[in-house]
Amino acid sequence: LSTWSAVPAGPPDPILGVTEAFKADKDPRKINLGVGAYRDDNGKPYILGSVKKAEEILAASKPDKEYLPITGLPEFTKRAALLAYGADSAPLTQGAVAVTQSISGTGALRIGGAFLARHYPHSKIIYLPVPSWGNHTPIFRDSGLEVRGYRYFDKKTVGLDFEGLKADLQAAPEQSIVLLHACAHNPTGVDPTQEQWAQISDIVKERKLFPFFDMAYQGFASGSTTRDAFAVRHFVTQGHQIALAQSFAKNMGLYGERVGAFSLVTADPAEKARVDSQLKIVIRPMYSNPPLHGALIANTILGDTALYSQWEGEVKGMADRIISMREKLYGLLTHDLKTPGEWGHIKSQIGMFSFTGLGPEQTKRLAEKAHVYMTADGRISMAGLNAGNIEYFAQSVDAAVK
Ligand SMILES: Cc1[nH+]cc(COP(=O)(O)O)c(/C=N/[C@@H](CC(=O)O)C(=O)O)c1O
Repeated sequence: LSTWSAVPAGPPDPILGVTEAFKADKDPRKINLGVGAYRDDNGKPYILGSVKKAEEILAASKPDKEYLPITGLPEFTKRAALLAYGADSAPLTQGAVAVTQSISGTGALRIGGAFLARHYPHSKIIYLPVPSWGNHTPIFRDSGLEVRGYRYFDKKTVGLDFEGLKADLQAAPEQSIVLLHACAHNPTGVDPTQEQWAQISDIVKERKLFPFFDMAYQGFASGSTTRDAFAVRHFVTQGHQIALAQSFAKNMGLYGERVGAFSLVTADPAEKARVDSQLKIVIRPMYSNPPLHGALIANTILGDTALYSQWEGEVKGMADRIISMREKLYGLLTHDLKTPGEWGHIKSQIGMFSFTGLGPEQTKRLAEKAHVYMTADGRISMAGLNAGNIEYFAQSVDAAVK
């Protein structure tokens, strides 16, 4: 009997499995709107000019291939924290923010889950928005936390269920952990307004909840890295000791380089030092130390004013192209095709994704009949649309809902 005879076949990943199905499809009209990865107007992956420039500068400096420290490239983690918290952040200027490099956003979330499971003394419960990024549940469950949900999306309005959100956070046991998408909520594309964020901050304070921000799209949502960091910075200004997971996969296009950071706001430099030492103890047996090249690229961009502003322009360019696809798709569905249903959410939603409202039956039919691939929950990556395929996509949706 083989050692592995009891191993069952597991289901394909709800997001990455879509790309596998797309790749297997030979129809030339096929469109992949599954994975949240930016594509330019020719449907091609996009390496930012600032990234290419940074790599040239790096190559010229002939860097070695030595191990990074357990918590990664120190200049990079300092600059990543500055990007998120801002230059006038009190804990940052006081040297009280513990930061470690991570294996992109997923790695940051996993370090956070593991650290909280081991050191957060008040609860082992984490509340995720319903729905949330598919990988959040396995990450935190495998970290040893109990995963619960708070209402977030209102199917009727295809918008935020703010009353449900407030009620669920108010009903959560005190000091529970609550995961918050800082901007560009995945999969819904629905974000709280700044006023709503202020109310959420008050409830989190009232219930002594622990806010864990996932900021995987800073700059990519509105085109402004400052605007997209509003919730994170507001919470810190309000005195919350947040945890923060950052990803540079989307906003720097460093997907496969796996560049991210995890940070915790502590009370003071001495406490930060103790937290740093425990972060190292969590990370060392996990993967010892992080990949070098991507962090060097990100650090070069964040550390050079000219490259930094070139990068900000490029992030805005990606955000703007997605917004133009939203407007174009809305126009096709409502004016050209007069597709039945309400489509305003295609425009009002923000970031990489649009939660179309299409059901599993319709998404299945779109894949089989129209060779249009999206996740079963009807989420589409707007970045997968371009001038060459958006009309075909709109016609396919029109056929699927009629
Ligand atoms: C909210 C959120 N947080 C973290 C991540 C992790 O990204 P990383 O590449 O580890 O930095 C992703 C990736 N989301 C897209 C890709 C994926 O599922 O891995 C997606 O939703 O398609 C998120 O959408």
